[in-house]
Amino acid sequence: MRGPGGPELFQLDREAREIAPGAVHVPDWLSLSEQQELVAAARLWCSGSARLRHQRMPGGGVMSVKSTVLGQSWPRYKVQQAGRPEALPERLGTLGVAGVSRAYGQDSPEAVAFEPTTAVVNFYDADARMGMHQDLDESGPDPIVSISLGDTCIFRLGNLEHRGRPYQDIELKSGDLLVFGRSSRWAFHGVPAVKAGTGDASLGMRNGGRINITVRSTRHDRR
Ligand SMILES: O=C(O)CCC(=O)C(=O)O
Ligand SMILES: [Fe+2]
Repeated sequence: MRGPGGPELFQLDREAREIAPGAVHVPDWLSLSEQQELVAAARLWCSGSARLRHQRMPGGGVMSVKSTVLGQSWPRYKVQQAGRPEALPERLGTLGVAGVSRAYGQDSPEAVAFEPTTAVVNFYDADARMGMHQDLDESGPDPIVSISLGDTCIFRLGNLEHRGRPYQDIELKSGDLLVFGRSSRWAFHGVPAVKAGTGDASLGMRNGGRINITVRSTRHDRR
């Protein structure tokens, strides 16, 4: 497809930019070796009682994405992951703070205040999708720090009101950072597609797929 909406639209600009107020996309934030380390570490973190599972949604459906939570959890996960270790891997805490600093500046109030407690790890095979939703598990105002590994996806960032338009689609590639906080903290968002086979073979994801890690703080409103 050529013209607006065609694949070339996504190739033009891989500069860091604020895609919406408070939503900052930093392409190629992690080096290939950092990505490789993170893929290997994620394999260990997501084992045993923290293994990736198709989670059941409140409405009773089952997600096509497999996911797990590391660190402090929420009630919906406690049921499904009894016995899971409570500690957030230190590396993810560090990356979370570094991500907020990269997005908003090291001296920004968000970076200074961010104390990550939790990471959600999602795994998408070629057919997995994530529907439009808001991240309401935390009361905020801390931002969500998202790291992508493996296959490229289309990430849809919508509006604050509902799942529909207006929204924009961006590509998230392996090593990309996306921080959404401030005025975009409660924006609807989702992943309508994964581009199978686009991940670098040296990442060690033999069967392909996409890993997304979001680093979060579950602390309640402090400000
Ligand atoms: O996979 C992504 O990029 C988004 C994941 C997400 O929205 C979530 O886990 O709440
Ligand atoms: Fe989300």
